[in-house]
Amino acid sequence: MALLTPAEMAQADAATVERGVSGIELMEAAGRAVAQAIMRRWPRRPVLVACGPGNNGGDGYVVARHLAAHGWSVMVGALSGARPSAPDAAHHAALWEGVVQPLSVGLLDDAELLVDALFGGGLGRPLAGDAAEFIEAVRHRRIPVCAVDLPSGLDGSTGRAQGVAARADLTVTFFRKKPAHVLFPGRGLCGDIALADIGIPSEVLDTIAPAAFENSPVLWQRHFPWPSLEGHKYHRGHVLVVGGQTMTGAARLSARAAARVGAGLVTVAAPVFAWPVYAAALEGIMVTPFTDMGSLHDIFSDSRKNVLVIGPGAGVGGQTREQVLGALATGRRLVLDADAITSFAAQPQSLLSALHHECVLTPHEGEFVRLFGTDDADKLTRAREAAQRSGAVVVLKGADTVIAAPDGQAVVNTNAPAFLATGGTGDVLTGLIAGLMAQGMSPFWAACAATWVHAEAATRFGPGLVSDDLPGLVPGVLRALYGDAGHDGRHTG
Ligand SMILES: NC(=O)C1=CN([C@@H]2O[C@H](COP(=O)(O)OP(=O)(O)OC[C@H]3O[C@@H](n4cnc5c(N)ncnc54)[C@H](OP(=O)(O)O)[C@@H]3O)[C@@H](O)[C@H]2O)[C@H](O)CC1
Ligand SMILES: [K+]
Repeated sequence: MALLTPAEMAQADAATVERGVSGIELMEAAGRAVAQAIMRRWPRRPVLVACGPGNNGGDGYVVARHLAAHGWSVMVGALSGARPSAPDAAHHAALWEGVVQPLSVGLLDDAELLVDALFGGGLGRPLAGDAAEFIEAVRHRRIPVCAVDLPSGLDGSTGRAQGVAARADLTVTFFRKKPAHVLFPGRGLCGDIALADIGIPSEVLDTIAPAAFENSPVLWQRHFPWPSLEGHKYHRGHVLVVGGQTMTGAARLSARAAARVGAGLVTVAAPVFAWPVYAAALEGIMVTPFTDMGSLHDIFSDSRKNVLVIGPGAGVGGQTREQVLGALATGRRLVLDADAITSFAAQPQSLLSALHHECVLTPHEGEFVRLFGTDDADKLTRAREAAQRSGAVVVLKGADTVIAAPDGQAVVNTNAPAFLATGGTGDVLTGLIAGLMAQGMSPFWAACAATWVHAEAATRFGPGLVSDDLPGLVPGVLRALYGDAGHDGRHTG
């Protein structure tokens, strides 16, 4: 599903109003959806609705009215005692027949649930004064919080808190999620996220043309390279993983992952004296020894090896740089990870100028900074800028991995479990990406699909996961995708 910035959300809102659905109706639908989500989650209890000066506050008055109509004991506290001035919010504030008190920390004493309707998409600066004091007080209490649209203090576009921000148990947002609902720390502050349809037609997206999406098989299922009966192994490509001299496990994990995700052939190019180690460990995966850059070039020169992988266990230094630049010179599809990225920390431009659009970089935060430097922009912006600057697909890994393409398209992955934070899982991801690219998937969609499959496999395993487990878990995930795509004759409706 698309991710909309607050500004794009306002466009969606305006486009809907143009189609004849009034802002007042949208606000009614939004507030009603929040009230319904609250009644589904919590038994009836005294609730305080904290209303801000704008339309977020307007939603709050609707929530208050619906909860009261269902017999809830509702208090409304208005920030600085101000009634909203915007027409839609003012309309709904007038429909609230109950008392409106000036918002104060003391009102929390009689509440067992807080509805945070202070600020949402219109947050323009860090919370200050009464608002900051109130949110600080809420954070120090154990009162459950339901946030309207966004926890107050959270910047909807970046997922970062401007100063203090509320922490919610449940956040109800409307029409489409915002980047703050999928990027940390915002995602962590939202608690559970409920997405409500408030009557905005999806056609409005045609004119907004969003460029950021939450990762899901829906995005790339149609591009997935399922094998065809008349095809044969050469149709499914050939991944070449350049092995390291000492850390031989990394390249083996990548190679196994590439094979498991369906690459027709996989070869590890092994430094000659480490060759026995690789050869002894790999059966279905070929191992070709090389003695120097010349003999590695010979291996690269076989164009049937349509995707090259450098980085896993490669070691940091001049030899890795030489291998990377040699691989780039072939113009072949390339996945660069870990040491292949770090090796260019002292001369990033020599890598950036050699990259092409058939390359994928898979840095974690540290490797990213070594190559692209650091700035205080949010993760989505940084990944996009890096992709644009390098001309390659950039997979900026983390619990909220961002996959960005040079043209600005970006996907945020949200199914990664905490179990993935263990050594070697990056090597597996590199192999999955290469394996899908070898079968013809574009670098961008291959990176999106691989990231999702990688996380789904880890989720299926759960606690105790080690990276060695991952390649063997891939077939189970593929089977489910295959079924969902209706390939196994099961009608998915
Ligand atoms: N767009 C939609 O489809 C819908 C949106 N809904 C709800 O509307 C809010 C967005 O409402 P908006 O009025 O744009 O903004 P907020 O209510 O979040 O903020 C209100 C005003 O507060 C001022 N402001 C901003 N930051 C601060 C701050 N740190 N301290 C004090 N005041 C602040 C700002 O005005 P200024 O002129 O002072 O800058 C804001 O305008 C959205 O989140 C939804 O909940 C609809 O109900 C549903 C459809
Ligand atoms: K809010």
